[in-house]
Amino acid sequence: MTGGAPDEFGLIAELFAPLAAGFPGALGLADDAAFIAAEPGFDTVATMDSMVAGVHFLPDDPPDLIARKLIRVNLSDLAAKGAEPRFLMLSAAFPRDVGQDWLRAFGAGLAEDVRTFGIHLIGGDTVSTPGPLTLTLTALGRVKAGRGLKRSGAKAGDTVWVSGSIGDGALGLKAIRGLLTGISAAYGEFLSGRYRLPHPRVSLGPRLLDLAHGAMDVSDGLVQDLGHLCRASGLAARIEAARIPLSPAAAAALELDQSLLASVLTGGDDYELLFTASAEAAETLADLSSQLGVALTGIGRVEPGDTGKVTVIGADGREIPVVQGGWRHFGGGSQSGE
Ligand SMILES: Nc1ncnc2c1ncn2[C@@H]1O[C@H](COP(=O)(O)OP(=O)(O)O)[C@@H](O)[C@H]1O
Ligand SMILES: Cc1ncc(C[n+]2csc(CCOP(=O)(O)OP(=O)(O)O)c2C)c(N)n1
Ligand SMILES: [Mg+2]
Ligand SMILES: [Mg+2]
Ligand SMILES: [Mg+2]
Repeated sequence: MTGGAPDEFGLIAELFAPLAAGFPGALGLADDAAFIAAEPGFDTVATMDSMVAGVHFLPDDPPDLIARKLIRVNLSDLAAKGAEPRFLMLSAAFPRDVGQDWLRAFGAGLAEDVRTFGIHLIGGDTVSTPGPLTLTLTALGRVKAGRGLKRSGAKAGDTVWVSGSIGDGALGLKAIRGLLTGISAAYGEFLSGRYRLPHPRVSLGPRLLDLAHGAMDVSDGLVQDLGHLCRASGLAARIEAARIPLSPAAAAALELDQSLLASVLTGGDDYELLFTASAEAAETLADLSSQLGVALTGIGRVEPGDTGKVTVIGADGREIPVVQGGWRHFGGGSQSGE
């Protein structure tokens, strides 16, 4: 990338090729494809998520954080399968007028998280678009053959667990939009930080292989995603709103405005792990939680019933009606359940 407008091949050489340097099979990002040797005893776990400006992030979000969020939402899906992340493939559709400074900051963000997570960018595609910035990432990981976690593994009577805290991302987007008033500036920054930069539970996922029955990550909204897990397992679930783990910032926001519980239940952008485990696993999970420094909270139970139905019980013991449990790209009355 020299002088004026960035050139496609210069851009690949400057921004992307260094992120492939640690993996010879990527051929320096200078060939038609990459070679990955099959590893005996492991399954390759493959996932892909896209992010579109104005849909998944705000167009003026810092470019390094856009890059890192793109990596992290994908690593969240690998973690949900108990897989260890290894490789990324990036398809980037940049608006024609994207600037060099923007691109360099985007590349720096990619580099930072490639380093943080010990993974390699092994290929991709770079195109221009007349539309909004659109980024698609394929993430490849590995898990011991046949051992990967599935949404369909939940068993009746299992406890429903979530990692970390729920609702921060959705409340963070509200904070950025100026829709969250009354909380401290520090809390506002914490929440917007969680929206812009999720913390995928990459260390936790593989540790759940012997413990979790059904597992997925929460991206669309807790209620909708738990519904997916239940449907895949042929079960229903009952969760208690008061047990859903909240950060101090989210708790402060809800104290001021109880209606924000809807954002916690259905707002999405959490990128936490949601899994079920037998009651006997509780003690081991508590130990694992303190070992990893990641909160693990039991929020309810899966049980026989209307397949896929999630019932949320309020502090008063009554059911909290949830019309739409989470984000829908198409076909929802509104796009999220909030
Ligand atoms: N356009 C598509 N082509 C093929 N498979 C798709 C497509 N969109 C989604 N899927 C698959 O549908 C399933 C659910 O996708 P999604 O709801 O995006 O999962 P997640 O929320 O975990 O990212 C996944 O197995 C995904 O690979
Ligand atoms: C600017 C903006 N508006 C709204 C949202 C809320 N939002 C958009 S997509 C989405 C769900 C997650 O995205 P999706 O493409 O469904 O990822 P997946 O579930 O496939 O991992 C949420 C909560 C957001 N993140 N950013
Ligand atoms: Mg997806
Ligand atoms: Mg996903
Ligand atoms: Mg997922």
